[in-house]
Amino acid sequence: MGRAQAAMARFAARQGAIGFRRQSTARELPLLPYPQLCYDMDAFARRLGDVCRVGDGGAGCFMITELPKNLCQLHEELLQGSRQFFALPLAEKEKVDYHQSREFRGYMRQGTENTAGQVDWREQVEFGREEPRRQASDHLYSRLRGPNQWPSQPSSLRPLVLSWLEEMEELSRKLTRALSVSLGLSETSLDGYFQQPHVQAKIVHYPPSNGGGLGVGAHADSGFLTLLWQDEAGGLEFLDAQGCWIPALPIPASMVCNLGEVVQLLTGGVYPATVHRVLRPGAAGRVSLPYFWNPSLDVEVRPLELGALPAQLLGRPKESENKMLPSYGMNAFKSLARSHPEVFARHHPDLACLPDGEVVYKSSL
Ligand SMILES: O=C(O)CCC(=O)C(=O)O
Ligand SMILES: [Fe+2]
Repeated sequence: MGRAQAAMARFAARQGAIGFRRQSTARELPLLPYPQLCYDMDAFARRLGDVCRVGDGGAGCFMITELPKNLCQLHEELLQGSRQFFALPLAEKEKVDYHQSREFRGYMRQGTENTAGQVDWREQVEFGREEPRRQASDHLYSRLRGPNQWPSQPSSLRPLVLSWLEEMEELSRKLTRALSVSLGLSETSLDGYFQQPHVQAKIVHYPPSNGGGLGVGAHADSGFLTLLWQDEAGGLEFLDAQGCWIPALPIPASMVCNLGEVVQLLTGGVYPATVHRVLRPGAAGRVSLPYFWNPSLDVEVRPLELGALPAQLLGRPKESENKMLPSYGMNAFKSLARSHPEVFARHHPDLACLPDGEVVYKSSL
């Protein structure tokens, strides 16, 4: 039994009845301790580099373990608040329906979101940085900046989400510095990408099912890093360089971290965006809290000269199906327009989404 499985078995034994739907013989995710990130950045960065170089034995994703108590507590309270929200009647949840939001924020009921052309088995609320709405004359991607829709029940949700956004920003800035060091750059080399980070954060509920099928289909995230706290249900899996799915088994005081398309572009594919998917949960359902750490919308990603060979990757869409755009803002718009075609059509009728995902003015076609 590997470390992750052993930790999970201990956790399950402590919790009583929690069992695993599927025992997997696949590899486990690498474990990187948070205290090392704080107190020995160089050692953490060396390990991070090994983990991110997919194809050289790296998985492109990892668990940050031994997180501080206050952060674990905050996440557990947020899981609890999220469960309370998702248990409300649909009409209550739809008071913050995302169809009302030009910025693609708010509650998305089950059946409204697509990944790789398939409808996802989940409901969620999407949040971002709280900002005033921008003038129409600003750059196209500025349309993604604006206010959140805050659920009024439970009343704890708003302050919890705001604290979560703050804590995750601090952790993400530390991880960005470690990633920079792991690439042979100075610690602060990438700080300039994150002057006004375009964060996206979601509370997600995968309703109970009788198993089989996907909760969310295989995809890579469009941003820089994703940090995810999950409950005990499991089901999140990552694709390794051999085309095998590695389960991200839940481990106490730990969160999952994976790289997005911005890092892939920046490193010329040496650190690829990690493809992942979620299996439908069993009878207990699943709640997860993904936090997407993304650059400022106006960042143009300039690939670094690393002199290393990119990994040979399986299971990725062709460039003609998913163009990676150097403008982070346009890459973010691509991803939202594809996942939420109804909001795109309703609030952005002057725009079109091309087959490779690029968003353009209809008048330019
Ligand atoms: O809920 C999860 O475990 C994964 C969610 C995810 O991959 C996403 O929303 O991009
Ligand atoms: Fe994802």
